[in-house]
Amino acid sequence: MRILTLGPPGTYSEKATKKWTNKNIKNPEIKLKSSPEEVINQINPKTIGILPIENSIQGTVLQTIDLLNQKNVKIMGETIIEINHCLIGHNTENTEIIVSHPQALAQCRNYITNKFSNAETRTTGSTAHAAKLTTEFTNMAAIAPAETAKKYNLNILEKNIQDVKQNKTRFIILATKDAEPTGNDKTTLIFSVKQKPGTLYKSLKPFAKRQINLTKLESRPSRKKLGDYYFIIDIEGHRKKPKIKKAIKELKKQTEQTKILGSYPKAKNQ
Ligand SMILES: O=C(O)C(=O)Cc1ccccc1
Repeated sequence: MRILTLGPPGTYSEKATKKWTNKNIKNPEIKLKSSPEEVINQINPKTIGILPIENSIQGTVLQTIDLLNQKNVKIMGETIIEINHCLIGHNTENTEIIVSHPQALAQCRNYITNKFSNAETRTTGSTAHAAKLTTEFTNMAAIAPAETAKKYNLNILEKNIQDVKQNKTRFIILATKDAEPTGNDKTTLIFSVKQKPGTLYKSLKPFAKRQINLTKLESRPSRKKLGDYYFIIDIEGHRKKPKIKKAIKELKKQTEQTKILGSYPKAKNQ
């Protein structure tokens, strides 16, 4: 099985991919791509993709959510990893530019403001990409995983620099098909409703009245017109279970469009 995720070597995505494949795939062939679009566009029956979806400090990774709405892929799993950001580079005194993935910069905003008030920040496609770039400029430092410093021959200037020490990111496993029931599953759905009083309330009622737990609710602009949204929800349970099936059927009566993104086993370390 071929597994695609965000590269170059040393990203958090690569870490999450190794963690998930070790448990789930025999002989994985991991390929590192330069963007989430590239990952999602190359998914086929023999190729799966792994992308970050949600962070405990910054919330939803909007880029991934928007891609899920546009592309025809299913979620077949999830995995959660701890995120411990480090500042890596040449030396602290000369650091004038700090580079990283936008999520990493956002998770370390207070640290940057307090310790490097005069530094310029720039975004890169990934944390490892930032590390790679840093090798070329002595006045640059990157925010990246600790092990990535070694990989690119850089020094660890400071460890654990995220603004909230307990920092986790959830990644989703994308494929052409979702997963079979295990007894401890989740289902992700995307839907849009007409702008009328009570439509969101009525859409969620089928789950509430069956005691189906909602673990996530997110709204995103439809990109069609201002004030027009679609919603993404995660519920506990598998779409093949009668209770969930009935609730989704009722949801569909309230919505303009409903897409089941998939059912998959719940990650353990929530
Ligand atoms: O840039 C990376 O290393 C990624 O895999 C994306 C990311 C960035 C920050 C936290 C979690 C994932």
